[in-house]
Amino acid sequence: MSAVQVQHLSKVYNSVRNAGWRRFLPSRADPARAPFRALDNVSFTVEEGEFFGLLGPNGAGKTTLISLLAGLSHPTAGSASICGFDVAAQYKQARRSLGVVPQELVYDPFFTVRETLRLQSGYFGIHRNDDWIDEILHNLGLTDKADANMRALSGGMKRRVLVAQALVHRPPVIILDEPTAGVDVDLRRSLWDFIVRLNKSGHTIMLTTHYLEEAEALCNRIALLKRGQIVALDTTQALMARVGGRDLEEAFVHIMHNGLQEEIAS
Ligand SMILES: Nc1ncnc2c1ncn2[C@@H]1O[C@H](COP(=O)(O)OP(=O)(O)OP(=O)(O)O)[C@@H](O)[C@H]1O
Repeated sequence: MSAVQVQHLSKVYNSVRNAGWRRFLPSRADPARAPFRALDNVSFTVEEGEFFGLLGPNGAGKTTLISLLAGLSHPTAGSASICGFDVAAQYKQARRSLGVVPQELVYDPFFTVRETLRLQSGYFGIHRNDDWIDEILHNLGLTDKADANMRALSGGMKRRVLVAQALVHRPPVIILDEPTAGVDVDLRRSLWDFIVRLNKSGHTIMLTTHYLEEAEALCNRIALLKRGQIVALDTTQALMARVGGRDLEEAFVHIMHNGLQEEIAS
């Protein structure tokens, strides 16, 4: 069974800029009011145990896709499943199978790190989870922060807690939306060591990042998104070879500007 399956997924936003005084303008006078297609007929499959990269420039639709997979938003068309569970019709099972590390630093300032992780465990109906919480804290270098208040942590530390939160219910599939944005070299290394270990122990990982050297080192397969469409999907090595690039960054720039001549592999 596939870890993630996305079939003909589209998402059209009715522009948020419709709000306020703009709503009184006729739509032809204000192009910002036109509906916006953030994802356009996207299909792909991630197999169990893969380390899969979802890359693309700002605004390509990566976070939109992740929100749909996490059931935080609804598709305009198409469907998606996690470990065979439809993200809409079988939301609970799909959500239980998935851990998401969000891009934005969202946290409750009133709780300590341990309380935050206990609370998150409770959302999944898991009680007495402290052994696993301790293991996660240890692996993320957070043991000595367990009783610190969330608001007293640095940005990088808060990001570690977001990673810990995504793991409390031991999900088989983990999605990381730019997890290393704004974190120091030490955390990067320890975070990737931990994620690679999780992957080797059977977890499926889906990663978005703008650090292409990280994606090149970690991902076995990569999908490139541009303006809501998949413009390339292949193994990391094949993507680089197909454009004769020395590294993924060169391949990325080439594909984004010139496209691929051949058909997209699936
Ligand atoms: N709620 C919303 N309402 C209207 N438009 C939105 C909404 N959320 C995202 N968009 C638009 O959809 C497009 C895709 O956004 P998304 O956040 O998915 O991109 P991204 O690939 O994650 O970008 P980044 O790399 O900057 O995080 C952007 O043009 C964005 O402005």
